[in-house]
Amino acid sequence: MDYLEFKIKCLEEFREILIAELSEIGFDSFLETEEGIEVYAPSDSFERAVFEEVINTYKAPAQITITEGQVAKVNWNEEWEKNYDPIAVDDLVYVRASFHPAQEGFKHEIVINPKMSFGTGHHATTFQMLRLQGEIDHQGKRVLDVGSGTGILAIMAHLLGANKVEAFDIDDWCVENGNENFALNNLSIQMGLGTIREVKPEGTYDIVLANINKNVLLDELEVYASLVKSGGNLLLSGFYTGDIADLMEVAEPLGFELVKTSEKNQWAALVLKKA
Ligand SMILES: C[S@@+](CC[C@H](N)C(=O)[O-])C[C@H]1O[C@@H](n2cnc3c(N)ncnc32)[C@H](O)[C@@H]1O
Repeated sequence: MDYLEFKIKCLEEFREILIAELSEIGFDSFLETEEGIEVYAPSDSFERAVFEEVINTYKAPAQITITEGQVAKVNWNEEWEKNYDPIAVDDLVYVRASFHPAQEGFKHEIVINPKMSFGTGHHATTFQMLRLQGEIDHQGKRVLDVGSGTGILAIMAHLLGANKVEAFDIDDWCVENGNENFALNNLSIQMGLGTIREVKPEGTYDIVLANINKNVLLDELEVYASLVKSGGNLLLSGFYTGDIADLMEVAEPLGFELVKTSEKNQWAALVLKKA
């Protein structure tokens, strides 16, 4: 498959926002470089007008300049290996790839070979979700991970002692990659494919994790509400701090109370409790 390649020079504080916006419009690989980001989209499904709309929104504040190219076939594995460093979330967990050496001094270790899936721990949303998970008792709990990506949060739940973990994603590449990561971390489950309405999880859960984006969360909150046990927790991320009020406006009438707010690089993560 041919890919369009965009080398985007921009201010550092706009990199995460641009990656998040571009991942919503069909870009499926992202590299952070010294000067900005390199992003890739399959040529056959690329929509230039939509891309330009996103870029124009950030062009002036992020001081964007772009070089466009076309690449025949990228060796994505080589690319992410060059650009992926381990990351530590406090002393809670050390997230590394299988080609990195193990590190002592952490309560847990997660091995993630992310390839093109989202969820290495580097993004502020994933980082905060991991940290918040560490503050919640998972022992013997039933946990659902919605939009699992690499499977990183499901693996964290397993390491924190969850009794049963279920995970799914709408992207079949994530499902393939997530299942590889589950095996690498001795979690013997299979990631499901689809949205929550398609997968139709049965019963109720002590903890539901959903790091997706504002629109999906607003749309799916009522389904999460039907799946979280009374007294159970819903952990949300994938939106900016300015969006918290909009999410709580929908979540509160569904029986959720805001227990904790976390913020990092303008990205928010919330712990909600079901009445
Ligand atoms: C921001 S990433 C989070 C990945 C991982 N859970 C983490 O915390 O790093 C969001 C993931 O949700 C998936 N996704 C987007 N919309 C979805 C939906 N409606 N249902 C399930 N997964 C969805 C994407 O494919 C992507 O893998």
